[in-house]
Amino acid sequence: MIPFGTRLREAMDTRGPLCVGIDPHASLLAQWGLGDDIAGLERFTRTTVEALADRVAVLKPQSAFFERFGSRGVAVLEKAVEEARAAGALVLMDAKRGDIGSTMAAYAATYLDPASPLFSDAVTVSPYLGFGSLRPALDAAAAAGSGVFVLALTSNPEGAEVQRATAADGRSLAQLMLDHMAAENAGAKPLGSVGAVVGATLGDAGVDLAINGPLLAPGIGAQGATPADLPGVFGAAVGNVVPSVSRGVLRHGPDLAALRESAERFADEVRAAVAGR
Ligand SMILES: O=c1ccn([C@@H]2O[C@H](COP(=O)(O)O)[C@@H](O)[C@H]2O)c(=O)[nH]1
Repeated sequence: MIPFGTRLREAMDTRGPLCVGIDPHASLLAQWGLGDDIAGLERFTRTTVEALADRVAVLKPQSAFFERFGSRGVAVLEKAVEEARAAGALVLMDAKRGDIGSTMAAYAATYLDPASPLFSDAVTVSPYLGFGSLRPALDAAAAAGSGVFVLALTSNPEGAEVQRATAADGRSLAQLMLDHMAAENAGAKPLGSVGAVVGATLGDAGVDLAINGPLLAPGIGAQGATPADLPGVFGAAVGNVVPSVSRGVLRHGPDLAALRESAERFADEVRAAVAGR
């Protein structure tokens, strides 16, 4: 089986690096003329997958917006994962799971076991119960050829009080986590399968981002960052960045062509920013 890092690099090279999030906010459902109900959720999700899964490298469903509808929402999510993957997009499940190792094993079984209905190409996890607590997910991902994206420096301003705090050896907690990721990815070519989440909103990230893995950069669009910010945040690592936009694209729906044009505009801006650095 081909490792996630290899599959992602190929997708970034052929489709461009953009990730579009599927975040069915109640306000977006209303803006699309849909009800804040299971039929609206289903229509919104199907439309987004139809518009984008055959062209963007990564689709990132935000699990919370599906879970809020209970089991029927999760069923919509399962179908979206299946259809997006069938159309050629890599699916990154944004679930941000984190727990003690024995419970982490159950999360790993949910998102990283090929037999699970929610099996995804990658999943987001939180390392702030200790990087070692992620071991079941890291091992399950490696076995399945999947990826894990670990929170390092999140795009929200509140994240800094935890992530910039100093660990016992003087490194920031974020740097400590990034160094663990680098160790997991050591020797992988062309790219490791353990990615970091680093917000595009941060200005200069101020950490060593040479983890030999992908760098998911949320915060573009509604949170105020733009593709032009990427070189300043990521410096020499910008070639490994997967810039992520949700509302910035989704607000153009439900028209398929408008969704596609918006994603294409962001992709063009990313290309220009990365080429011009
Ligand atoms: O640091 C992080 C980690 C994850 N996210 C998620 O990305 C999207 C952002 O949505 P926008 O509409 O583009 O603001 C959302 O699902 C977040 O939960 C993040 O924003 N920052």
